[in-house]
Amino acid sequence: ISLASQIGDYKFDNLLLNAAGIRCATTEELDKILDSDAGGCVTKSATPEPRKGNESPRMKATSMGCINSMGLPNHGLDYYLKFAEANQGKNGKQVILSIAGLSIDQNIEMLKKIQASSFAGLTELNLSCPNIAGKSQVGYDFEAVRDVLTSAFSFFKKPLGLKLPPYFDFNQFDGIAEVLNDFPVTYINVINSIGNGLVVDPETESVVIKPKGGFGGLGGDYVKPTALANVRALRQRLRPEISIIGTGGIKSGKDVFEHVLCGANLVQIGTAFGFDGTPIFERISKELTAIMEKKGYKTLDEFRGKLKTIE
Ligand SMILES: CC(C)(C)CCc1c(C(=O)O)[nH]c(=O)[nH]c1=O
Repeated sequence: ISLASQIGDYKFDNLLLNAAGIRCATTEELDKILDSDAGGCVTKSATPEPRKGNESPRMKATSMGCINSMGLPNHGLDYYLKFAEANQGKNGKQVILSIAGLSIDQNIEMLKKIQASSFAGLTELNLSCPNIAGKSQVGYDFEAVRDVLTSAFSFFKKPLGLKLPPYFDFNQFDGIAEVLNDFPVTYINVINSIGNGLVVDPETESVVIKPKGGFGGLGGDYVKPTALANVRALRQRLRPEISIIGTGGIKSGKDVFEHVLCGANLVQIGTAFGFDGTPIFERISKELTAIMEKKGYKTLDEFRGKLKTIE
Protein backbone atom coordinates (compact mmCIF):
# COMPACT_ATOMS: atom_id res chain seq x y z
CA ILE A 1 0.00 0.00 0.00
CA SER A 2 1.38 3.41 -0.98
CA LEU A 3 0.58 6.87 0.45
CA ALA A 4 2.68 8.47 -2.31
CA SER A 5 1.32 11.41 -4.29
CA GLN A 6 2.50 14.08 -6.69
CA ILE A 7 2.01 17.80 -7.38
CA GLY A 8 3.42 19.00 -10.69
CA ASP A 9 6.92 17.50 -10.99
CA TYR A 10 7.18 17.06 -7.22
CA LYS A 11 6.86 13.56 -5.78
CA PHE A 12 5.85 13.05 -2.15
CA ASP A 13 6.42 9.56 -0.71
CA ASN A 14 3.71 10.45 1.85
CA LEU A 15 0.78 12.81 1.20
CA LEU A 16 0.86 14.23 4.78
CA LEU A 17 2.35 17.68 5.45
CA ASN A 18 2.13 20.21 8.28
CA ALA A 19 0.02 23.31 7.61
CA ALA A 20 1.80 26.68 7.55
CA GLY A 21 1.63 28.46 10.88
CA ILE A 22 1.81 25.74 13.52
CA ARG A 23 5.17 24.49 14.92
CA CYS A 24 7.04 25.56 11.77
CA ALA A 25 8.52 28.99 12.52
CA THR A 26 12.09 27.83 13.42
CA THR A 27 14.65 25.62 11.65
CA GLU A 28 14.54 23.29 14.68
CA GLU A 29 10.77 22.81 14.27
CA LEU A 30 11.13 22.38 10.49
CA ASP A 31 13.94 19.81 10.90
CA LYS A 32 11.70 17.81 13.27
CA ILE A 33 8.97 17.68 10.62
CA LEU A 34 11.48 16.57 7.96
CA ASP A 35 12.72 13.86 10.35
CA SER A 36 9.13 12.56 10.79
CA ASP A 37 6.90 10.44 8.54
CA ALA A 38 5.60 13.59 6.81
CA GLY A 39 6.32 13.75 3.07
CA GLY A 40 7.80 17.21 3.51
CA CYS A 41 7.30 20.45 5.43
CA VAL A 42 5.76 23.90 4.96
CA THR A 43 7.44 26.98 6.45
CA LYS A 44 5.57 29.55 8.56
CA SER A 45 4.26 32.18 6.10
CA ALA A 46 7.07 34.71 5.67
CA THR A 47 7.00 38.49 5.39
CA PRO A 48 9.92 40.40 3.83
CA GLU A 49 11.32 41.31 7.27
CA PRO A 50 11.09 39.44 10.62
CA ARG A 51 7.94 40.18 12.63
CA LYS A 52 7.06 39.81 16.31
CA GLY A 53 3.35 39.39 15.55
CA ASN A 54 0.41 40.19 17.81
CA GLU A 55 0.33 40.32 21.61
CA SER A 56 -0.49 37.17 23.57
CA PRO A 57 -2.76 35.44 24.26
CA ARG A 58 -3.02 35.15 20.46
CA MET A 59 -3.99 31.47 20.12
CA LYS A 60 -6.35 29.39 22.25
CA ALA A 61 -7.02 25.66 22.00
CA THR A 62 -10.58 24.47 22.72
CA SER A 63 -12.33 21.07 22.81
CA MET A 64 -13.26 21.56 19.12
CA GLY A 65 -10.05 23.03 17.70
CA CYS A 66 -8.46 26.43 18.07
CA ILE A 67 -8.80 30.15 17.46
CA ASN A 68 -5.85 32.39 16.53
CA SER A 69 -4.86 35.90 15.62
CA MET A 70 -1.07 35.43 15.53
CA GLY A 71 -0.38 38.41 13.30
CA LEU A 72 2.26 36.64 11.16
CA PRO A 73 5.10 36.24 13.69
CA ASN A 74 8.02 34.95 11.59
CA HIS A 75 11.77 35.23 11.08
CA GLY A 76 11.50 36.93 7.67
CA LEU A 77 11.84 35.59 4.12
CA ASP A 78 15.67 35.31 4.07
CA TYR A 79 15.61 32.91 7.04
CA TYR A 80 13.13 30.52 5.40
CA LEU A 81 14.58 30.89 1.90
CA LYS A 82 17.98 29.84 3.27
CA PHE A 83 16.41 26.80 4.99
CA ALA A 84 14.42 25.90 1.86
CA GLU A 85 17.44 26.16 -0.46
CA ALA A 86 19.44 23.90 1.88
CA ASN A 87 16.75 21.28 2.52
CA GLN A 88 14.51 21.07 -0.56
CA GLY A 89 14.71 17.57 -2.07
CA LYS A 90 16.98 16.16 0.66
CA ASN A 91 16.08 12.51 1.51
CA GLY A 92 13.24 12.80 -1.01
CA LYS A 93 11.43 15.39 1.12
CA GLN A 94 9.82 18.51 -0.37
CA VAL A 95 10.07 21.90 1.36
CA ILE A 96 7.18 24.25 0.56
CA LEU A 97 8.11 27.90 1.10
CA SER A 98 5.06 29.85 2.33
CA ILE A 99 4.87 33.64 1.93
CA ALA A 100 2.27 36.17 3.11
CA GLY A 101 3.05 39.78 2.37
CA LEU A 102 1.15 42.50 4.22
CA SER A 103 0.41 44.05 0.83
CA ILE A 104 0.27 42.92 -2.77
CA ASP A 105 3.53 44.77 -3.39
CA GLN A 106 5.26 42.82 -0.60
CA ASN A 107 4.11 39.55 -2.20
CA ILE A 108 5.56 40.61 -5.58
CA GLU A 109 8.81 41.70 -3.88
CA MET A 110 9.16 38.30 -2.19
CA LEU A 111 8.32 36.35 -5.35
CA LYS A 112 11.05 38.31 -7.21
CA LYS A 113 13.57 37.32 -4.54
CA ILE A 114 12.51 33.64 -4.71
CA GLN A 115 12.66 33.68 -8.52
CA ALA A 116 16.23 35.01 -8.32
CA SER A 117 17.25 32.42 -5.70
CA SER A 118 18.49 28.86 -6.12
CA PHE A 119 15.34 27.48 -4.41
CA ALA A 120 13.90 24.81 -6.73
CA GLY A 121 10.85 23.75 -4.74
CA LEU A 122 7.21 24.77 -4.42
CA THR A 123 6.22 28.27 -3.25
CA GLU A 124 2.85 28.72 -1.49
CA LEU A 125 1.43 32.25 -1.72
CA ASN A 126 -0.99 32.94 1.13
CA LEU A 127 -3.85 34.98 -0.33
CA SER A 128 -5.41 35.70 3.06
CA CYS A 129 -3.09 38.69 2.98
CA PRO A 130 -4.61 42.11 3.59
CA ASN A 131 -5.77 44.14 0.60
CA ILE A 132 -5.89 47.95 0.31
CA ALA A 133 -7.51 49.50 3.35
CA GLY A 134 -11.25 49.05 3.55
CA LYS A 135 -11.33 46.16 1.08
CA SER A 136 -11.70 42.51 2.07
CA GLN A 137 -8.66 40.21 2.14
CA VAL A 138 -7.23 39.51 -1.31
CA GLY A 139 -8.66 35.95 -1.36
CA TYR A 140 -12.19 37.43 -1.23
CA ASP A 141 -11.53 40.11 -3.89
CA PHE A 142 -11.43 38.19 -7.17
CA GLU A 143 -10.24 41.13 -9.27
CA ALA A 144 -7.37 41.65 -6.80
CA VAL A 145 -6.51 37.93 -7.16
CA ARG A 146 -6.47 38.37 -10.94
CA ASP A 147 -4.18 41.40 -10.61
CA VAL A 148 -1.75 39.61 -8.25
CA LEU A 149 -1.55 36.53 -10.51
CA THR A 150 -1.12 38.64 -13.66
CA SER A 151 1.81 40.47 -12.03
CA ALA A 152 3.29 37.31 -10.47
CA PHE A 153 3.23 35.17 -13.62
CA SER A 154 4.79 38.00 -15.67
CA PHE A 155 8.14 37.11 -14.04
CA PHE A 156 7.71 34.10 -11.67
CA LYS A 157 8.60 30.92 -13.58
CA LYS A 158 8.91 28.51 -10.65
CA PRO A 159 5.93 26.37 -9.50
CA LEU A 160 3.41 28.42 -7.50
CA GLY A 161 0.65 27.24 -5.17
CA LEU A 162 -2.02 29.45 -3.62
CA LYS A 163 -3.34 29.17 -0.01
CA LEU A 164 -6.96 30.27 -0.17
CA PRO A 165 -9.49 31.32 2.46
CA PRO A 166 -12.70 29.25 2.74
CA TYR A 167 -15.59 30.07 0.37
CA PHE A 168 -19.21 29.58 1.40
CA ASP A 169 -21.35 30.25 -1.66
CA PHE A 170 -21.57 28.61 -5.11
CA ASN A 171 -21.08 32.02 -6.76
CA GLN A 172 -17.80 32.31 -4.82
CA PHE A 173 -16.69 28.80 -5.88
CA ASP A 174 -17.47 29.79 -9.50
CA GLY A 175 -15.83 33.20 -9.14
CA ILE A 176 -12.50 32.07 -7.75
CA ALA A 177 -12.31 29.09 -10.14
CA GLU A 178 -12.92 31.40 -13.11
CA VAL A 179 -9.87 33.46 -12.13
CA LEU A 180 -7.62 30.51 -11.24
CA ASN A 181 -8.33 28.66 -14.50
CA ASP A 182 -6.77 31.58 -16.41
CA PHE A 183 -3.32 31.08 -14.81
CA PRO A 184 -0.61 28.36 -14.69
CA VAL A 185 -1.16 27.75 -10.98
CA THR A 186 0.52 24.49 -9.86
CA TYR A 187 -1.89 23.89 -6.96
CA ILE A 188 -4.34 25.48 -4.61
CA ASN A 189 -4.42 24.79 -0.88
CA VAL A 190 -7.90 24.93 0.64
CA ILE A 191 -8.70 26.00 3.29
CA ASN A 192 -7.07 28.57 5.50
CA SER A 193 -8.75 29.10 8.91
CA ILE A 194 -12.37 30.27 8.91
CA GLY A 195 -11.87 33.96 9.56
CA ASN A 196 -13.10 36.11 12.40
CA GLY A 197 -14.75 33.53 14.60
CA LEU A 198 -15.32 34.33 18.28
CA VAL A 199 -14.73 32.02 21.25
CA VAL A 200 -16.27 33.13 24.57
CA ASP A 201 -15.43 31.87 28.06
CA PRO A 202 -18.68 31.97 30.07
CA GLU A 203 -16.81 31.54 33.37
CA THR A 204 -14.75 34.69 32.94
CA GLU A 205 -17.39 36.26 30.68
CA SER A 206 -14.53 37.19 28.38
CA VAL A 207 -13.06 36.51 24.96
CA VAL A 208 -10.04 34.17 25.01
CA ILE A 209 -7.47 35.92 22.76
CA LYS A 210 -6.22 39.51 23.07
CA PRO A 211 -5.89 40.79 19.45
CA LYS A 212 -8.91 42.10 17.50
CA GLY A 213 -11.21 42.09 20.55
CA GLY A 214 -11.12 38.29 20.55
CA PHE A 215 -11.97 37.68 16.89
CA GLY A 216 -9.73 35.10 15.19
CA GLY A 217 -9.34 32.34 12.63
CA LEU A 218 -10.86 28.96 13.48
CA GLY A 219 -9.20 25.60 12.89
CA GLY A 220 -9.85 22.00 13.86
CA ASP A 221 -13.23 20.22 14.17
CA TYR A 222 -14.99 23.56 13.59
CA VAL A 223 -13.84 23.64 9.96
CA LYS A 224 -13.78 20.12 8.48
CA PRO A 225 -17.14 20.25 6.59
CA THR A 226 -16.17 23.62 5.10
CA ALA A 227 -12.72 22.31 4.15
CA LEU A 228 -14.19 19.22 2.45
CA ALA A 229 -16.70 21.38 0.59
CA ASN A 230 -13.96 23.67 -0.73
CA VAL A 231 -11.78 20.73 -1.85
CA ARG A 232 -14.77 19.13 -3.62
CA ALA A 233 -16.18 22.30 -5.19
CA LEU A 234 -12.83 23.47 -6.54
CA ARG A 235 -11.92 20.01 -7.80
CA GLN A 236 -15.18 20.04 -9.78
CA ARG A 237 -14.40 23.51 -11.24
CA LEU A 238 -10.64 23.71 -11.80
CA ARG A 239 -8.64 22.49 -14.80
CA PRO A 240 -7.21 19.00 -13.96
CA GLU A 241 -3.63 20.37 -14.25
CA ILE A 242 -4.22 22.38 -11.07
CA SER A 243 -3.65 20.09 -8.07
CA ILE A 244 -5.34 20.50 -4.68
CA ILE A 245 -3.93 20.34 -1.17
CA GLY A 246 -6.70 19.70 1.37
CA THR A 247 -6.31 21.44 4.71
CA GLY A 248 -8.78 21.69 7.57
CA GLY A 249 -10.08 19.48 10.35
CA ILE A 250 -7.68 16.56 9.84
CA LYS A 251 -6.85 14.57 12.99
CA SER A 252 -7.19 10.94 11.80
CA GLY A 253 -6.67 8.64 8.84
CA LYS A 254 -10.43 8.78 8.26
CA ASP A 255 -10.27 12.57 7.84
CA VAL A 256 -7.46 12.20 5.29
CA PHE A 257 -9.49 9.53 3.45
CA GLU A 258 -12.43 11.96 3.24
CA HIS A 259 -10.21 14.78 1.87
CA VAL A 260 -8.79 12.46 -0.81
CA LEU A 261 -12.31 11.22 -1.71
CA CYS A 262 -13.19 14.90 -2.31
CA GLY A 263 -10.18 15.27 -4.61
CA ALA A 264 -7.13 16.20 -2.51
CA ASN A 265 -3.69 15.29 -3.91
CA LEU A 266 -1.91 16.10 -0.64
CA VAL A 267 -3.20 17.14 2.79
CA GLN A 268 -1.87 19.51 5.46
CA ILE A 269 -2.45 19.17 9.20
CA GLY A 270 -2.50 22.28 11.40
CA THR A 271 -4.50 22.31 14.65
CA ALA A 272 -4.10 18.58 15.41
CA PHE A 273 -0.34 18.78 14.65
CA GLY A 274 -0.25 21.63 17.17
CA PHE A 275 -1.78 19.33 19.81
CA ASP A 276 0.12 16.10 19.05
CA GLY A 277 3.45 17.09 17.50
CA THR A 278 5.30 15.05 14.85
CA PRO A 279 4.10 11.58 16.05
CA ILE A 280 0.80 12.47 14.40
CA PHE A 281 2.30 11.79 10.96
CA GLU A 282 3.11 8.16 11.82
CA ARG A 283 -0.24 7.61 13.57
CA ILE A 284 -2.31 9.02 10.71
CA SER A 285 -0.24 7.16 8.09
CA LYS A 286 -1.01 3.90 9.91
CA GLU A 287 -4.71 4.73 10.27
CA LEU A 288 -5.04 5.62 6.57
CA THR A 289 -3.15 2.49 5.51
CA ALA A 290 -5.52 0.36 7.63
CA ILE A 291 -8.57 1.98 5.99
CA MET A 292 -7.14 1.40 2.50
CA GLU A 293 -6.32 -2.23 3.39
CA LYS A 294 -9.87 -2.85 4.60
CA LYS A 295 -11.32 -1.35 1.41
CA GLY A 296 -8.84 -3.08 -0.93
CA TYR A 297 -7.17 0.12 -2.18
CA LYS A 298 -3.42 0.01 -2.95
CA THR A 299 -2.91 3.61 -4.05
CA LEU A 300 -4.59 6.99 -3.47
CA ASP A 301 -5.39 7.30 -7.19
CA GLU A 302 -7.92 4.48 -6.89
CA PHE A 303 -10.30 6.59 -4.80
CA ARG A 304 -9.18 10.22 -5.23
CA GLY A 305 -12.13 12.40 -6.22
CA LYS A 306 -14.47 9.38 -6.30
CA LEU A 307 -16.94 10.77 -3.73
CA LYS A 308 -20.38 9.48 -4.58
CA THR A 309 -23.57 11.55 -4.59
CA ILE A 310 -26.99 10.20 -3.87
CA GLU A 311 -28.89 9.60 -7.13
C1 LIG B 1 -4.16 36.40 8.62
C2 LIG B 1 -2.79 36.91 8.20
C3 LIG B 1 -2.07 37.51 9.42
C4 LIG B 1 -3.00 38.00 7.17
C5 LIG B 1 -2.00 35.78 7.54
C6 LIG B 1 -1.36 34.77 8.48
C7 LIG B 1 -2.33 33.82 9.12
C8 LIG B 1 -2.48 33.75 10.49
C9 LIG B 1 -1.73 34.63 11.43
O1 LIG B 1 -0.48 34.66 11.39
O2 LIG B 1 -2.44 35.28 12.24
N1 LIG B 1 -3.35 32.88 11.07
C10 LIG B 1 -4.13 32.02 10.29
O3 LIG B 1 -4.94 31.22 10.80
N2 LIG B 1 -3.98 32.07 8.94
C11 LIG B 1 -3.12 32.94 8.32
O4 LIG B 1 -3.05 32.92 7.07
